[in-house]
Amino acid sequence: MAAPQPLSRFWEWGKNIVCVGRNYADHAREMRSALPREPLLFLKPSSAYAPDGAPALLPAYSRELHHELELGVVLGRRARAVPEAAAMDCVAGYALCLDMTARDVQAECKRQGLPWTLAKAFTASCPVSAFVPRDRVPDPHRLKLWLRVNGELRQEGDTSAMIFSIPYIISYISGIMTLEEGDLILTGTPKGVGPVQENDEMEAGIKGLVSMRCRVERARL
Ligand SMILES: CC(=O)CC(=O)C(=O)O
Ligand SMILES: [Mg+2]
Repeated sequence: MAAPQPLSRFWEWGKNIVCVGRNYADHAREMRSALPREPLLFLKPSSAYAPDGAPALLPAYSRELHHELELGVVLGRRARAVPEAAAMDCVAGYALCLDMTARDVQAECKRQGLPWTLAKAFTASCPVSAFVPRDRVPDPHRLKLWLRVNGELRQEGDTSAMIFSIPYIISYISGIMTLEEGDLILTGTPKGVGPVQENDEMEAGIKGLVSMRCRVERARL
């Protein structure tokens, strides 16, 4: 029997990736979207993971791949209908994540009232940093996120600006679907999303905690 992977390599567990959209008012404004009354949720498959150093893949059917810089929350235990007050007990740690988005495809999905699967859930659409254990993060709502593309600062955000807090998000999601140890929640992007091209080098991090690198490559079928 294979030895279990440590949680610090959560991307090898092959678990759920649950994403929250429109969780920052400045990003909702730049997308001309209404503010959500409850977290907007979508999913990525485990094949979306691209650990630090692995490429992000530009899908063949898109001409406009965007970066979205996000804080990821890694679950350390099963969470089912967890009250908000107990939600942080379920957190094992954090990671810097990119919710890579085929923006042209997403726009078409929105126009047709279709789910965002093609725009969000393609292979290598979720680059992730190394795991940051929760004891290194006194307050996850006071983190500064940054992203550079080819050395140029492209996106910055402060997790204090989230509309829905991390305990609220965990409680909300766990009332809909059971979350498992090793699952990852992407908590939404602040403003500043934008396009990347084949061969661009992205570097992103959580100030003072972790950084990661990722090159954009075209997916080969
Ligand atoms: C408009 C979006 O793509 C929503 C999203 O993913 C976000 O982070 O906000
Ligand atoms: Mg996003």
